[in-house]
Amino acid sequence: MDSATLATNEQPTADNTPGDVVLDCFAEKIYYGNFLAVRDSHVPICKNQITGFIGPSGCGKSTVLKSINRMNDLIRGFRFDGRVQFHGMDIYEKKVDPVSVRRNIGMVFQQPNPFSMSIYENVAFGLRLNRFKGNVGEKVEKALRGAALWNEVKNKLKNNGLSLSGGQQQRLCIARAIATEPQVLLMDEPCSALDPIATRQIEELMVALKEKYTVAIVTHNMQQAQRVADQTAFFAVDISKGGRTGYLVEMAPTGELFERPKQKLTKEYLQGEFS
Ligand SMILES: Nc1ncnc2c1ncn2[C@@H]1O[C@H](COP(=O)(O)OP(=O)(O)OP(=O)(O)O)[C@@H](O)[C@H]1O
Repeated sequence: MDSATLATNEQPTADNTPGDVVLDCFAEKIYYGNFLAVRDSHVPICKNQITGFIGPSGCGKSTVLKSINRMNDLIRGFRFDGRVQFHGMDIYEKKVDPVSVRRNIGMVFQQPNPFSMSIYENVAFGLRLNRFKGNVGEKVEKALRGAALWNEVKNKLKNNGLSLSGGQQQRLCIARAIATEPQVLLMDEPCSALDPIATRQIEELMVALKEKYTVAIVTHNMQQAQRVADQTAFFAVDISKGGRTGYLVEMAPTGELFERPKQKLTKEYLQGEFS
């Protein structure tokens, strides 16, 4: 692998074990300035599976998720101690280009955030940024089909992306994210701004997407984690030393975590004893 570039379409090497861990995140300590936001969290993300992050507010779910593609680099004072192994390389190594990381590990945010431009150009955006030389129209159609939006927009591709409904906008953002064919898709509470019908559509879409992509999502909704996630990571907040530091309590296949949690804290959270 080129020292500064994470090549697309490359198969995992050392991590291509029966568990097929594509991304292995060892978050030893994550800081915002002096604030220790997360500690001691090892989160392996498996190929073609959906990994759900659950836990109470402020436990660091988004912080860990955004550390996986170096999205937090853009925040002043952010510091990540640990490593994220991707194709046998730590994405935090100095020689790795964060833009290349984000090209391979795409992200969809809580609030649908299409650009104020046509539906077509929203999807073509990343391709143009990457100076894609092939047939842009074909790629746009493929991404819109992949995001289960094509039939709803194929006759109005020139309309502004912002003219779509919330659920459609979120699917447009998913189309924008997959147009450049990342290997991993990170989703930070992708349904929290959507109604139940649009939520269900996105959930169905996530399940379809995992055939081709590896997906990790943060969700507040435990039913949603149960519906879509293959693996679930439960985080909690440690207030024992006067701080508020998030950490991974337990991670397991979703059915196992919800039915037979190993940790008392997980059980208490799932039983609604704290939120
Ligand atoms: N940009 C930032 N600067 C400073 N502190 C931050 C920043 N972003 C998050 N934090 C803090 O880090 C901790 C973890 O936040 P994070 O958003 O990762 O938690 P979360 O589990 O995703 O929470 P929620 O479920 O409420 O979205 C919180 O105490 C939060 O206030």
